[in-house]
Amino acid sequence: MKRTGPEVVQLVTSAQMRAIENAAMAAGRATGLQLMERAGEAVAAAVPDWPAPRLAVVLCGPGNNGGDGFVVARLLAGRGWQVQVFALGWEAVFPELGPPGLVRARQGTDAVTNARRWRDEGGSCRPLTALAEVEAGRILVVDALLGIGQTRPCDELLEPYWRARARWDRAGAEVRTLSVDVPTGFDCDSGAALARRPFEADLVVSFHAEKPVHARLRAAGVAVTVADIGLSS
Ligand SMILES: NC(=O)C1=CN([C@@H]2O[C@H](COP(=O)(O)OP(=O)(O)OC[C@H]3O[C@@H](n4cnc5c(N)ncnc54)[C@H](OP(=O)(O)O)[C@@H]3O)[C@@H](O)[C@H]2O)[C@H](O)CC1
Ligand SMILES: [K+]
Repeated sequence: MKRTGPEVVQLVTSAQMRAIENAAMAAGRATGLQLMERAGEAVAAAVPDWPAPRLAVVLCGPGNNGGDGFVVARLLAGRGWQVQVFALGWEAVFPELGPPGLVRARQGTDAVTNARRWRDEGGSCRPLTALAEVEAGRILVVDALLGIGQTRPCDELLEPYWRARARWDRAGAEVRTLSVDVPTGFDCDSGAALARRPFEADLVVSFHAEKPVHARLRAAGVAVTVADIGLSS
């Protein structure tokens, strides 16, 4: 069920969201991996079928938001998109990213399962700084850097994207942006910015229920859609 209208919606906090997810998993209604796959499917379903050539630039962070990003990358590639993944903290799964940096994805998560699946199905990753190499053109940027787990300033994560975006815009590229769950650079419970320049999404695809940040984004004219990923009891 997608809610895109202004009707009164019940907002949930990140803590409530985690409790709902944990209750669903404890009740055996879904596994974390199934929830992540459904989240990725909901995001991919919101991506328009552009005419070729169409490039999806997927930005994957070190947490489960990044895990959703690896699912989206796999699904869009399966639909014939050119997909380029740029990741932070994934050196343990993608040696081509170079030696591990300060930020490292936690091992044993659903995100690691999907990162490995992307790799095992022939996918690769480049560091965020390699965004400078992406040719201007028709580009969909999928922001799966940080989701409801972000709590601290993240300008350094977004800087490579904003640098590349300025170059694409100067070259007249047609860029559309989609954020997974929450745009990177926002605290989902307070709606406060966690970056001087938070990610600017044309569309935000969230899951199960809106968080307080979504009401603020909607008020600012950002399109927000909420997908049902089977968490309702
Ligand atoms: N069942 C599931 O797992 C589902 C998850 N969904 C998706 O998961 C995210 C929430 O995932 P979570 O891992 O809790 O949080 P995030 O991915 O948002 O990121 C948190 C990690 O990022 C690190 N972090 C935070 N800020 C920074 C920063 N400025 N620089 C570098 N790294 C940062 C943070 O590190 P810590 O040091 O704070 O631990 C975390 O490692 C949710 O939004 C959904 O997209 C599915 O949608 C549903 C099922
Ligand atoms: K995000």
